Amino acid sequence: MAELLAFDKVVAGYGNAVVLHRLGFTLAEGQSLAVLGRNGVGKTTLLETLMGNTRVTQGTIRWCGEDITRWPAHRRVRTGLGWVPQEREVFPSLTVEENLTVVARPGRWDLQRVYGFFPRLRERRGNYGNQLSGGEQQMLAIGRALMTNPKLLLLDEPMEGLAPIIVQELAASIRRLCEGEGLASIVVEQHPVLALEMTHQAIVLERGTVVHASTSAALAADAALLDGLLGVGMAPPLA
Ligand SMILES: Nc1ncnc2c1ncn2[C@@H]1O[C@H](COP(=O)(O)OP(=O)(O)OP(=O)(O)O)[C@@H](O)[C@H]1O
Repeated sequence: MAELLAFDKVVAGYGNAVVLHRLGFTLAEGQSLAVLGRNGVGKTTLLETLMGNTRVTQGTIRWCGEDITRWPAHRRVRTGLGWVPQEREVFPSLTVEENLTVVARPGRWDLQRVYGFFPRLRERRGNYGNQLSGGEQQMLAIGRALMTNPKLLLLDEPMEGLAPIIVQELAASIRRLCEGEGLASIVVEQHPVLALEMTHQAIVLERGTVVHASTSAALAADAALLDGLLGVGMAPPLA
């Protein structure tokens, strides 16, 4: 599989504060990656660095075979990075449909296809952004990213603050995007079990660097490793 994205020994941060320390990983076309780690280890900073919003002092970022390390943020946005920010950033005074069409770029994802994927958005198409539930806002944030026809979808804690039933629905949608549609994605998540179910590959960060990389299935199957890396409670032994 062709390489889509590579971070090679990237050192990056904000001003003089270094957050990512020689961080490296690769992602192939059509693959999905879970980025896991405890609070404050640099998961969001990894996404911000890819988007060009941090100061990179060492290392290289390669995207579709090009070195984009020095590219400004506005140039990166146009090359197929579909950003779904943690705060969702739905436009509150625009309708669902306007939120979607205002960012549209030509490609296979258009309004009808997004509505087909998220029928709830079609039902709510005349509602304003600020009239939506948290789950609907998240669907809209993902729908909006899809309307830009990205090569890579970046999801920053998509399940945060959502009711369990909505979490399951969204997880299924994201899995369909990765598996069914073959859209590459990076999923930053606090819920490792969920994130591992949705993705092919996983990395775990500690203090801004990768301390574990494997398939998501392998990490999900190793409860002791998962617990050691992330402090996830292990299931009690069977009686
Ligand atoms: N804009 C910023 N300016 C300065 N420091 C920042 C900024 N954003 C984040 N940091 C710092 O960078 C470090 C990593 O934060 P980051 O948000 O990337 O971690 P995270 O793993 O995503 O954590 P969380 O799960 O809590 O969101 C933290 O120490 C944080 O305080």
